Amino acid sequence: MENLYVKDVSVIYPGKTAGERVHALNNINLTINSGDFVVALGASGCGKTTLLSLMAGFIAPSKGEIMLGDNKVEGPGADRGVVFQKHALLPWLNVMENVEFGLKLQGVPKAVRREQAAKNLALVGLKDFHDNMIYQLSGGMQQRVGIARALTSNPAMLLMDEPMAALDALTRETIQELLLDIWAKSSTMFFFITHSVDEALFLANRLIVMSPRPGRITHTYELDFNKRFLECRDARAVKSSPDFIKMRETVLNIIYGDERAVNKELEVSHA
Ligand SMILES: Nc1ncnc2c1ncn2[C@@H]1O[C@H](COP(=O)(O)OP(=O)(O)OP(=O)(O)O)[C@@H](O)[C@H]1O
Repeated sequence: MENLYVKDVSVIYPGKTAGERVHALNNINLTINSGDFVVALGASGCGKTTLLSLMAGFIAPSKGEIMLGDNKVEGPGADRGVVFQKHALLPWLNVMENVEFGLKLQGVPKAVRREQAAKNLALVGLKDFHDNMIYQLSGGMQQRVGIARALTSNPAMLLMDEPMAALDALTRETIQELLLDIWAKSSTMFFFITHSVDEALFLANRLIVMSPRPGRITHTYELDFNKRFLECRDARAVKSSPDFIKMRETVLNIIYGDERAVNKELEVSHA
């Protein structure tokens, strides 16, 4: 399996006024190894979505490069599956048709793509829902379809931008556990964005904390709460352990500090 390398990457967007430039990312270096579950956290505007969009190939860096193994990322590809907050499912297709859609576009024969899609629908707990239309499913089930669809082209990497933000707390926890089960069974690289510190600590084996203006990685933590959950299957126990709570305080202090700094800057610029 290949690693993903973000090498000296900067992204500069044009600002709102002529000549203004937004340094969304500044000199980012990050290696994601096969089997990593990397989670990005950080105050609003620190460049998380920009970083994911680069890996997905939706945008190009202003400087630096992204490599997947020996290949430069120059656009979207089936080797990177993306799951969005709004799952972007196709409402006129049923569950099976949504999940096999990417393989169909690649010209994969029907029997092969159906088998692959059915395997992933079983993995996300939807083996009895192949024929349902999307509107017949709850939000959590729709997000499971989104995950099955992203997995179906057997990507080297799964990119997720706040995939649980619209879900209720209980569904969110169930899908967190599902993602760890999928992660444990595969060597797929995960890159996951969230605003929830608890979710980040629970899922990541590597947590990157980013700061805005310019967007950069300021802290990296190696964590094992996800492995602890996979061993004991008791998420509550993991999330209430003293070192989880201590880590949450550490990370919250960093993010709140950044948010206060940004708000202060905004107050000054509007004064
Ligand atoms: N297409 C664009 N054009 C101009 N500026 C942009 C564009 N996309 C993002 N930005 C700016 O770049 C910076 C980083 O944005 P980005 O969406 O990557 O941050 P984020 O950490 O994902 O934010 P959030 O947590 O609020 O989703 C922000 O200042 C944002 O306003």
